[in-house]
Amino acid sequence: MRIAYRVETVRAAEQELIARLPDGALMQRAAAGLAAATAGMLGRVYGARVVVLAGSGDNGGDALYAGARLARRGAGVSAVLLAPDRAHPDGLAAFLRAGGRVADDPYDVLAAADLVLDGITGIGGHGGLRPDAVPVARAARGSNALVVAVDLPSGIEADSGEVLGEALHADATVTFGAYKPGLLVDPAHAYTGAVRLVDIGLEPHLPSVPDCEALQHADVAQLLPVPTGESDKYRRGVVGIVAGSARYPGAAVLAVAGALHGGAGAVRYVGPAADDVIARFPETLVSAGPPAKAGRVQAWVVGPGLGDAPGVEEVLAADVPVLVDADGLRGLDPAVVRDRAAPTLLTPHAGEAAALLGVSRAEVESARLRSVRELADRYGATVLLKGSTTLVADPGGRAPVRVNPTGTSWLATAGSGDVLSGLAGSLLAAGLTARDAGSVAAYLHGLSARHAANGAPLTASSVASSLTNAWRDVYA
Ligand SMILES: NC(=O)C1=CN([C@@H]2O[C@H](COP(=O)(O)OP(=O)(O)OC[C@H]3O[C@@H](n4cnc5c(N)ncnc54)[C@H](OP(=O)(O)O)[C@@H]3O)[C@@H](O)[C@H]2O)[C@@H](O)CC1
Ligand SMILES: [K+]
Repeated sequence: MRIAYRVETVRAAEQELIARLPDGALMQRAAAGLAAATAGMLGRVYGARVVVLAGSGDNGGDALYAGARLARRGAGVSAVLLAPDRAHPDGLAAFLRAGGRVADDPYDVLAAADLVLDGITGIGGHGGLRPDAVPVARAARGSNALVVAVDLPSGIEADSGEVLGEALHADATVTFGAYKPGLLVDPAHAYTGAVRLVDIGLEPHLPSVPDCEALQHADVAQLLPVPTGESDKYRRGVVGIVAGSARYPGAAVLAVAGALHGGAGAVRYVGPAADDVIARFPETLVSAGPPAKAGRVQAWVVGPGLGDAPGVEEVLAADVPVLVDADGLRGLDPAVVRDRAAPTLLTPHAGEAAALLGVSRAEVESARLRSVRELADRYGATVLLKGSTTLVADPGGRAPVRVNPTGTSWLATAGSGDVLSGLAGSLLAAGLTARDAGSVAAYLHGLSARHAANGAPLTASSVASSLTNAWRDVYA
């Protein structure tokens, strides 16, 4: 599990640790880790041309100390001071002692640089890059240098993952002590490049429950339902799918395809696309409806391709977990969802989330973390917000928000959401909690898309059929 903590928590842990260490020792740990990581990326330090962008805070201090270490190993290091009279005094002194120079012209040194260390702002920065930093950041990005963000790319919001102005696009980020939510969540995540965590001894001082977490293969392997010798199809769970319409029969087929790969023992389909479903997947149990007469299920999925057809409330009246997606989300009444005793999982994309929250799609996309938490609270339900970094939140901030790390932009294709809802519903039926079902489904779905795409456009059907490979991946 990759875990992230908000700034307030990181700072509190830092204070505890600093109190036990000699003056400046923590910053030296950070700088040493940063210098070692960047030396590794450079390959050859001796003779390399390095530019340190240093702002007025400790983030600039880290960058200057690391620049000093690289200068001592033979790199030619220049500093661009964004606030010359407020640069970190000890960091700057160490930098100059080591042979670093303050650049006369930032653009000259940036044009010739092999490596840029971005120490403009770290966890103390807010509101995007200030106007004087913008052209410098652009010149760094426009150069041929490898741009490494110190702690986080300057200009992003560490806690929310928002980008409130311009930010520096890094090739890699070296972060200290703990991940911050913005390093995992888009749009900020898109600025980080590969993220490396430097251990500065913070872990024992951090609380056990983080703010965000991202599953990894081993976590998913533990959560996946595996049949035992005692299992029969009913014990493994039956998932019911209420989807599709005369106009959108394909949504039913794709949701069933996802469900068949999710580990439930059987898939029941209820709706007008039964012939299409059976033609593709003869193993499906089909009926024309209504859902209440379809037979026992351990979880329902309702919504994909339903069009205007009613029936969502009927499904929500069942006392088993229900996943609501797509057309099922339209006009969904928070009171109905809140009154349910069994778990509910809502799976909107940004546009659907925007409609439920009464804001614009752009607002949801720019503040994904806030939006998913708000929706979960409003509906008293688990919410999976689809997108470039899919998020899964429980209501009441009870548990860390899960951030899916396996997404790929190829997934932005018609029908891929239908596959995801079937898959997540199947995991619900197999007994996973709504949060686990949503986040495990998103993880497998992303992995599967990588198999299916393999560098080229994919189809939703191929995502469904590649799910088998995704399962094998996480066990391998
Ligand atoms: N605590 C520790 O022991 C350790 C901390 N560590 C390091 O310290 C970093 C945090 O340092 P920090 O708290 O000094 O804040 P930091 O991110 O450098 O920037 C704040 C400064 O920038 C300014 N500013 C604000 N917004 C701005 C903007 N948009 N554009 C431009 N400037 C802006 C603001 O100044 P202002 O002009 O508002 O007075 C303020 O002075 C952390 O990320 C990590 O790298 C590690 O060494 C581990 C040990
Ligand atoms: K930075």
